[in-house]
Amino acid sequence: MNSERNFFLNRIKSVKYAAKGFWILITSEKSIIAQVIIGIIMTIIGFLMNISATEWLFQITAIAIVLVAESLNTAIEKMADFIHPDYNTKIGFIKDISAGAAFFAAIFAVIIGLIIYIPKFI
Ligand SMILES: Nc1ncnc2c1ncn2[C@@H]1O[C@H](COP(=O)(O)OP(=O)(O)OP(=O)(O)O)[C@@H](O)[C@H]1O
Repeated sequence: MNSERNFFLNRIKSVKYAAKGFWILITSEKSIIAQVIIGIIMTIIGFLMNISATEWLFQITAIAIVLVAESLNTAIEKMADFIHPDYNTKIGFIKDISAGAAFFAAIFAVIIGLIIYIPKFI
């Protein structure tokens, strides 16, 4: 009974820490703030262009994937800076790969955006 109670208390604590990380990301990480602003702009454009429910699903998913990838990239950058603050080619390589993952997400988000919006202008 006690361990069950601890299980739920621990889960609540985990959500608290996750919410703290979420708040840190959206208030102090410039790359995340930039992506959040792009996400908000795309959401406004979505309303203005009256996109369909399916298009909303793809657009929201694309925004979410970009934000998740960018957030994980930020975590890896912080970890790299903590482990090895000095210049190091391997750290540079790890950071490049991590940034590449975020870029991957951004490329597909742009493709999704083009598929949704190009037909509305032709
Ligand atoms: N310690 C390092 N050693 C070698 N190369 C590094 C190092 N730190 C950064 N670099 C190179 O610089 C690039 C950008 O690094 P980083 O992402 O830390 O900087 P930034 O883009 O200015 O960071 P932020 O996202 O916080 O603005 C890396 O992808 C890597 O190529």
